[in-house]
Parts: sequence; C-alpha cells; structure tokens
Amino acid sequence: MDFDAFTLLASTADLADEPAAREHADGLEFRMDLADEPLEALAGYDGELPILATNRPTWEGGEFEGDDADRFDELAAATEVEAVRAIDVELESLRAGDADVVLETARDHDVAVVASAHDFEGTPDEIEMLETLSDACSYADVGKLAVTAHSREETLGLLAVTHRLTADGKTVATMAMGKAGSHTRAVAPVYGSKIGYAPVDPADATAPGQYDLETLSRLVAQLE
Ligand SMILES: O=C1C[C@@](O)(C(=O)O)C[C@@H](O)[C@@H]1O
Repeated sequence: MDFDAFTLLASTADLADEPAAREHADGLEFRMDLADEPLEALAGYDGELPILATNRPTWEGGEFEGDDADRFDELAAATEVEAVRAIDVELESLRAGDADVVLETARDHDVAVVASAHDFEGTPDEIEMLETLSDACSYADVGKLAVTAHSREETLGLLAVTHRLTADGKTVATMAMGKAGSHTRAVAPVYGSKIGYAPVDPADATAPGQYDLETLSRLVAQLE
C-alpha cells in the first residue's frame, strides 16, 4: 500500500471478512483492538488483500485497554506478518516519542505508517486541522484526521484543508464522523483524501456515519 492513489479499506475486527471485501476493497483495516486474538488471526491469514493494522487505545476511541508499551509490541509483531503492508499509529504517541520502536520496525519491514488523529467531539477550526495534519505528515507516510461534524457547514473546513495539503504535495486521509459528515467519506477523495474506511456489513461499522463498503466504493467511483 503506497497511498499514491485513493485506497479503500474494509474496516474489520474479523479477517474472515476478506473474501466478502475483495470485490470492492483495495485492502483491509484490521482493528486489532476489537479482535479477540489479533496476532493469532494474523498468523492464520491467507487472504489476498493487503492489511493495514490498527491497535487503537481507549484514550483514542478504541478498545485496547492495556498499557501502550504492550499495545505497540503487538503492533510491531503485526508488522512481521507478510500481508501487513501498513500500520496506524496515533499522532499523540508519535509526538510523545512512545512509538519510536514500532516506527523503526515498520521501516525495517517496508511497512507504511499512517499517523492518525481523531476528534470525537467536534470539528476544530481550519488552522488547527492544518497544523494537526501537517504534523502527522511529518512523522508518517500518510497524515490522517477524523473529526466529528454536527452540521454540513463544519465539513467545509475539512475539505478545504484536505485540498490545500494535497496541493502542497502532502499525502492525507480525512473524514468527518457522524451523520452530518457521512458525505465527506465520498467527497473528500475528490479533494485528495487517500484512504476510505468502510465495513463490509453496516452493522459492523468502526466509526459513526460510515457507509457500507459496497456503497462507498460505488460513490467514490462515480464521483471520480
Ligand atoms: O481512524 C479510522 C477512521 C475511522 O474512525 C473512520 O471514521 O472511518 C474508522 C477507524 O476504523 C479508522 O481506524
């Protein structure tokens, strides 16, 4: 996964989703934090789609409850798996220097890194979003920002920032969570966003406001 072009990921806690995802997705986002035995699941994976591994802590909206050192050990172990071609690391951990070892392991295995930030409450102003995403891009191959929109108006800033950083040659992924933000999942790629996340089955959504995989794939293709 090099994220030069838009990459649609089927977001899942269950790698057995792969055959169903294959028709529409370019890869899987494996939410290790939502899975029971994530490393065992990865060891047994024999699907065709490449994997982006995410091990999201509770402090960033995920379900990994242990300490960060253990969390990053698991993520580093995931990079040893051939099919894992990218990992997601929280910007806050990168800023704190807590993810240095996993970053190095990823580089050793030629695994791409997505630096992510989430706002589960609202949408920051444009300047703050620009700063967050630029900072994320300085640490990783892709800078990702997921915000929460309560109105259509709020999503405009996110799209503007996506456009501006893309025009500056940065690789970013953006989306607004929540019902008012759903359309950004289809529209942000038009402005340069390089990753989309969608569950195979809408009942298994990994964030509020996601379209199911087939729908997002169709919308993105039609807007191209
Ligand atoms: O960070 C992201 C983006 C996301 O929160 C979304 O809004 O689609 C879904 C998560 O699974 C993923 O790790």
